[in-house]
Amino acid sequence: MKPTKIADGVYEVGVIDWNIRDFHGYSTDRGTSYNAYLVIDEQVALIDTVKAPFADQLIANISQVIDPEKIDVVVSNHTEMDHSGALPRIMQRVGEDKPLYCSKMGARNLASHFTNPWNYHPVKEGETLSLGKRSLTFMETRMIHWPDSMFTYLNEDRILFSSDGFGQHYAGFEKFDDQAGADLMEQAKKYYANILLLYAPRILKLIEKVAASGIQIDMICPDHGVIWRKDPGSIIDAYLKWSRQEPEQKAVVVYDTMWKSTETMANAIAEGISSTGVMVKPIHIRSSHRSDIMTDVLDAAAVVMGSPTLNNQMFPTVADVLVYMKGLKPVNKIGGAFGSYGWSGEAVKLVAAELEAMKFRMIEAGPRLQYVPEEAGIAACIEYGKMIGQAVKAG
Ligand SMILES: Cc1cc2nc3c(=O)[nH]c(=O)nc-3n(C[C@H](O)[C@H](O)[C@H](O)COP(=O)(O)O)c2cc1C
Repeated sequence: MKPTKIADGVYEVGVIDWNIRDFHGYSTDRGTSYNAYLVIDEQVALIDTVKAPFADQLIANISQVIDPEKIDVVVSNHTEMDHSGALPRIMQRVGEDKPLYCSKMGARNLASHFTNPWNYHPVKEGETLSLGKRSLTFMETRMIHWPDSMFTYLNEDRILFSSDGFGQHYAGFEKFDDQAGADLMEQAKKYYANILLLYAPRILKLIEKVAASGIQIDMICPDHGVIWRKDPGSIIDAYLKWSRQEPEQKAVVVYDTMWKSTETMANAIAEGISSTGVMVKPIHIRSSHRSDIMTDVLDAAAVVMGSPTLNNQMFPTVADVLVYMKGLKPVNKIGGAFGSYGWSGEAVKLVAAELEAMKFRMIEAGPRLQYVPEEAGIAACIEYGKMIGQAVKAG
């Protein structure tokens, strides 16, 4: 693919992975890209690489701009293999003795992934590397989202190479925010909800720290998806909003069902919520991917989970969503649980206990109906929905 010039002497040379649909369990319905950046000055720097199978494509892209052997410095902002997998091939081409800049944890983690004796140059927070007329400054961003994560800032051009921060799984020839389709922000939100939400407090601190430092950011270049050049402030503002976990007037009713009784209940609860004027989305777990469910959970004020009882347990797919959600640490949520059962009916209590463990504010004991819901049961579900809707409105 033709490299994209993003500023004088600065190129995006990464690759597009059009066909990936499962990215370590995240559903990448729009594919993704692995971005890598070339900064050409008296010294030439390559910032990040790509997933191993795309190494040859990366080398071919770099070669359209400069002979890879002319690269003086390689920077690894993040060890995860979608950005480091091509390092062995790259270092072979660039020269195994060339300095490999990374965080302290990066040097450790890269050594746990690759046995090559590379010339690691672990950087200190704020360390600057002169390339000639321009310079790179390294910012530690530990646990956003791995221990090794860092950002690299090109001072003179005010460009932030933000690794996985501000990224989106978005494949396209459109390389910039002003060229991308209408779903760009939704993809950025999905990325945040599934990869970064659990680090929300750190992200808030980082944004505050960068704002306080007075650093100006004209462009944000993440390692996935499009570059924010027109309005980098829009994605920073979105990160602030998502990190504060300010809920919208919105509820999700997430459920699974074997014979549709729990589904009938879910729809009645959703009807009750909707009647209060709160936006609501019933989500059948096996018709949605957990990463899409999490995207809806991110800004929902209420999460109501429904499960039938199966062999004295909650339904396994409900457990899957609960475990996934718990790991991502959503906060400021109202919780609810409901479900149909046959004889012992443990599921609702088990689901409620999981939501309580996540510190969701639970709204009374949710409806638990035996077998197929009758009129009175459906009415109880509508009432329960109204209670949830009112709680959402009350904040
Ligand atoms: C394989 C199987 C195992 C079940 N195990 C239990 C159980 O242990 N306890 C219980 O109360 N109900 C059990 N049930 C009954 C269901 O919970 C009941 O049929 C319920 O109405 C199903 O709700 P649904 O239509 O939303 O799937 C079981 C049903 C099936 C099919």
